Amino acid sequence: MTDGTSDETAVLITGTRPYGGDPVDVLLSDGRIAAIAAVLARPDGARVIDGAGTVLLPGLVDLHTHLREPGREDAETVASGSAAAALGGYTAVFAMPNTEPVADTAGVVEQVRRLGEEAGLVDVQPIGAVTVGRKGAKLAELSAMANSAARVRVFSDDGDCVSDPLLMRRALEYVKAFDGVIAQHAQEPRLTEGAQMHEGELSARLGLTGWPAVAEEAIIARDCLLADHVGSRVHVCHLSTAGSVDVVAAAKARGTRVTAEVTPHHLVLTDERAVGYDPVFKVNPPLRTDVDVQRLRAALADGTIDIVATDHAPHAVQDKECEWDQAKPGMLGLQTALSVVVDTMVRPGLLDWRGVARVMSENPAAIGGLADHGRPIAVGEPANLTLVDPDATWTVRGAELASLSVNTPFEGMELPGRVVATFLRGRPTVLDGTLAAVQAV
Ligand SMILES: NC(=O)N[C@@H](CC(=O)O)C(=O)O
Ligand SMILES: [Zn+2]
Ligand SMILES: [Zn+2]
Repeated sequence: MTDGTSDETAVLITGTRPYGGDPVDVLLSDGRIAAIAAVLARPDGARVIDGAGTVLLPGLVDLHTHLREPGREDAETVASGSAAAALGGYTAVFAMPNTEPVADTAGVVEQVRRLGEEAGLVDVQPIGAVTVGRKGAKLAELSAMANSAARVRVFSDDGDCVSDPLLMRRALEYVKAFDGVIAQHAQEPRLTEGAQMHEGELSARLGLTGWPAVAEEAIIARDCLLADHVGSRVHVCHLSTAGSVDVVAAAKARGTRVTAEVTPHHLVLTDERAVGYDPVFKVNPPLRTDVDVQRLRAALADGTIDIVATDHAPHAVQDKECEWDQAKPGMLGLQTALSVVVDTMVRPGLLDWRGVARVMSENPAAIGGLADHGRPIAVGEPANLTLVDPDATWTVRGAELASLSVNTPFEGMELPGRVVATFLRGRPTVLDGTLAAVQAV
């Protein structure tokens, strides 16, 4: 503040490196970035955070999160998932609609948005279902959700594929009016009946029904053609195979409006994890081969894959600690995503911090239409930011994560990169790597 009064909302971060560049001081005030300079004086009343050795990034944005509320508050709530997100460096998450009831009406998406505001840790942006009850038979009221207070722009039947090509075509046409996007869970249902893991040598050896790569690739190819035909936007959820990379690359080359995401777990884990029949490694789409993993990393580096999205999928203990074929698919992701990206992309030199900001903040915000996230680190911009210690390492313990569920596939693993602080509109949600007390606004 320039009038000499004390500014209790101000935060001065000293010596941090925006995008991993040269160290600067950054002043946050009134929800925005107020100043950036080599050295800044501390305004009266400002909190000072020693940022020496840290990298400053725009707050991360997750386009694919399962918060489980309403309906499965035993596995996760909007509040607990928001805490996990803030601790993971996120300032915004898109909540998938496969809740109970399904988020297929203005009422439910507004409820989810309101719960997010009450938790106050990240901006929770609801995703609306494409079809009524996610049953794949009849389009949901997309415009009612778009025009609601939740301003829905992303629609998905995630968990299930919109496999009917006519419904998919209509959905794509419908969302064009408000620049919406259909996020497709690409899984041809007939090719994956009873599927338990990646179809390959290993599934045959383990006696588990296979989920062939073509079941994903065929839907992506079809949806790219449909998006071309109607001139609309399609987004591919959790792309997992080398062949899918080829399909998306070819579509982008001819101008298709397609974007794609990869999850952290598909960047590092392979189908070999199924050997012990531990359902913590059961996920949709399944963990693939090392050839796929290497190809996904390269595609994320060269921009064929636009973003990293967590597909954070908490499940109650009884749904995971059971026989493999009875277990629900899905794994936690919000608190480990950045570290996995550091491990698989930054350390090997495939992506620099500028690139991390692009794939974990800027691109997801742009795809989902969030105006105040994924912004440049520049004076006047909203202060949605995360401060990362790139040199710290930590050991993942499911029981210590903020999620109500413990199904992390990274249990006991040492990972690089630690979120030190997260700021939502200038207010710290995380400080010293722990949740900051949330003040009622
Ligand atoms: N990824 C998963 O294995 N599970 C997700 C649904 C989904 O993303 O398809 C879930 O909701 O649990
Ligand atoms: Zn899915
Ligand atoms: Zn999902």
